[in-house]
Order: sequence, then C-alpha cells, then structure tokens
Amino acid sequence: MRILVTGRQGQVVSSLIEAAAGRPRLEIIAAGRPDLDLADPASVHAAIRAARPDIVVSAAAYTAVDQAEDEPEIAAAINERGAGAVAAAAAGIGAPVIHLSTDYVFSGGGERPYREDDPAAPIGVYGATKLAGERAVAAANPRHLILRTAWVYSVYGKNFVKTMLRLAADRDSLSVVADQWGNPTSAHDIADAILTAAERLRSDAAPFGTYHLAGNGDTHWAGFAAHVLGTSRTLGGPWAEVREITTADFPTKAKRPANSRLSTDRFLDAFGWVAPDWRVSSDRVVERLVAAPSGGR
Ligand SMILES: NC(=O)C1=CN([C@@H]2O[C@H](COP(=O)(O)OP(=O)(O)OC[C@H]3O[C@@H](n4cnc5c(N)ncnc54)[C@H](OP(=O)(O)O)[C@@H]3O)[C@@H](O)[C@H]2O)C=CC1
Ligand SMILES: Cc1cn([C@H]2C[C@H](O)[C@@H](COP(=O)(O)OP(=O)(O)O[C@H]3O[C@@H](C)C(=O)[C@@H](O)[C@H]3O)O2)c(=O)[nH]c1=O
Ligand SMILES: [Mg+2]
Repeated sequence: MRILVTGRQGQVVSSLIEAAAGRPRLEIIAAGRPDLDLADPASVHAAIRAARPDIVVSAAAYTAVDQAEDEPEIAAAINERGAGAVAAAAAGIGAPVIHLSTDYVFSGGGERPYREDDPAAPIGVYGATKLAGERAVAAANPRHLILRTAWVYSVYGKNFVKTMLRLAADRDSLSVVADQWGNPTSAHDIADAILTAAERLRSDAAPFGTYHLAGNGDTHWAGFAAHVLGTSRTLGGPWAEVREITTADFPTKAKRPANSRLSTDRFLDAFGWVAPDWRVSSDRVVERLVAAPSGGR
C-alpha cells in the first residue's frame, strides 16, 4: 500500500514514517513544501497526481493557535482551502482521504466527552478554520475519514511535552493551567490508528465518516505537565514543581475550550482500535526524550 501524507516534519507525518519503517509492504510518501504547498492548490493537485497513492493522509495544517488570531486569512487558506484541495485531488485519482481535525472545533462547555454528532462551535480562528476544513473535505471527497484528535505530543516537532521538559531544565517551578481538560494523544498512537484504519478503507463498504481519536483518559494541562515531569525525574531527566493556575492567570491571544474531552467509542466500534492510557503513551515518549532530548529530529 502506498500512502501519501501531507507535510514533511510534522508530528503525525514523522510518526507515520517511523511506523512504516517496520512494515515492508507499506510505502509512505511525505509530500510538503515547496512541492506540495497547501496555500497553492495547483501544487497540491500536481503532487498527488504524480505520486498516485492508494490513500491520502491529510496531516499538514496551520497549527499555531495564537498566531492564527493575527493571520486568519493564511490559516483559512491552509486549513480550509488547502484541506479541500487535498481531498479533491485524492478524489481525482480515486483515492480515499484520511483528514486530521481537532478538539478545538468545540466550544468547551460542560464536562462530558464530546461525541461526533455534538454541535461544533469553535471559539478561535484555528478551530474555525479546521471546522471549515472538515466541511471542505467532506464536500470534495465522499470517501473520507475525518479524525478529530487532541493535545498531540511525540518525540517529533513542537509540542507541550517537549516545552515542559525544556522549561523544567531552567526553572524550579512552572505555572500551568488546571481548568482546561482534555485527552493527551501520542502521535505515535495516531500513526498506529491511521494504519489500522487505512487497511479497511480499500473496501467500498468502509465505514467512512467523522470520528474522534484521542488518548484514553483525561486530565488538565497541569496534570499532564506534572505526570510528564514526574516520569522525567525518575529517569534522571529535568524536573520542576508544577503550580496549578487558572486560564485567567495565563493570558493568551486565542481562547481555548475549557472542556475538550473526546469520546472515542465510535472509532473503537468501527475499527476495533483504542489508544492506550495517556500516561502509558506519554511515559514512552518521555523515556525517548530524556535519552535523546532533541527527539528523532
Ligand atoms: N498538534 C496538536 O496538538 C494537534 C493537531 N491536530 C491536527 O493534526 C494534524 C497533524 O498535526 P501535527 O502533526 O501536530 O502538526 P505539526 O504542527 O507538527 O506540523 C504541521 C505540518 O503542517 C505542514 N504545513 C504547514 N503549512 C503547510 C503548507 N502551507 N503546505 C504544506 N504543509 C504545510 C508542516 O510542514 P513542514 O513539515 O514543512 O514544517 C508540518 O508538516 C493537523 O491537521 C492538526 O490540525 C489536531 C489536534 C491536536
Ligand atoms: C507553555 C505553557 C502553556 N500553558 C497553557 C496554555 C494552554 O492553555 C495550554 C497548552 O499550551 P499549548 O500552547 O501547547 O496549547 P495549544 O497550542 O493550544 O495546543 C493545541 O494545539 C492545537 C494544534 C490543537 O489542535 C489542540 O488539540 C491543542 O493540542 O497550556 C501554561 O499554562 N503554562 C505554560 O508554561
Ligand atoms: Mg502550541
């Protein structure tokens, strides 16, 4: 099976490349700038036509949540029109598309995990452009899986786990918000889930649609940070005390949902796959990062 993934250095694309290294019958083509630029739909069509993959994974996105508030046009070009172009190009070569979306499409009220059919109502530009992207993907290619994930970390790229380890190396204590709840998700687990689902998409009876895909178990950002740093300490890595603060104590340009827990039952029912507990998966990543702080690249 040949899978084209958008992006080159992102967390999910890098984790897919790593996962495929152990599977000889799987070829991953990472297609990114300058050849495939989501801001240039013609380049998207040309790159996907040239590679002729069996499946397209749409993993590239504009993911700078605060910066998006200042660059709504650029975020929309990439997350909405770029995503739509990827899905249309896949349809053009008869391939299904697996598109990644986010918990930030929800407003964050209540405490129960969001289900796929709960109304989306983003409270920031990033979430709004990702929701528009979901709609563009669905309109352009009926053979789509939209996978909403959340709070992604890995040994690759930029993420909260790496930020906490880096800050802890220089400070005795870190102040982290304890009133935003969600499901930390390893990009390594996302890669595993994508490859599991991809096997099923080759059939026309495949269960296309929208799914939530996230780490098992919930916490707030301070709980996530404290767990990561506790594991790091036992391994001889950096540690700092985590002070729990509120969102009001940590002003940011973008508003973030207070509750972005995702219910993953639907993905489990359709694909028989559920993520490990977030503590188990984050321990694996912290072990690798403490051993080699720059990660894989
Ligand atoms: N990170 C997170 O916490 C979450 C992410 N998601 C979603 O999951 C998906 C994967 O996220 P993640 O792997 O963390 O992303 P990263 O932020 O790690 O990487 C972003 C990727 O997008 C690529 N990219 C950005 N702009 C363009 C462009 N104009 N043309 C082509 N490629 C571009 C980057 O390219 P390059 O490799 O060249 O730098 C990079 O590969 C995204 O759709 C994201 O919205 C959902 C929930 C949480
Ligand atoms: C660095 C830092 C952050 N925070 C807060 C800010 C924020 O509320 C929370 C997480 O910070 P981040 O900047 O990692 O969060 P953010 O970039 O909003 O992460 C989001 O990225 C996008 C792409 C998604 O799709 C979401 O699922 C989510 O993962 O922690 C602290 O309280 N203290 C700190 O020292
Ligand atoms: Mg960030």
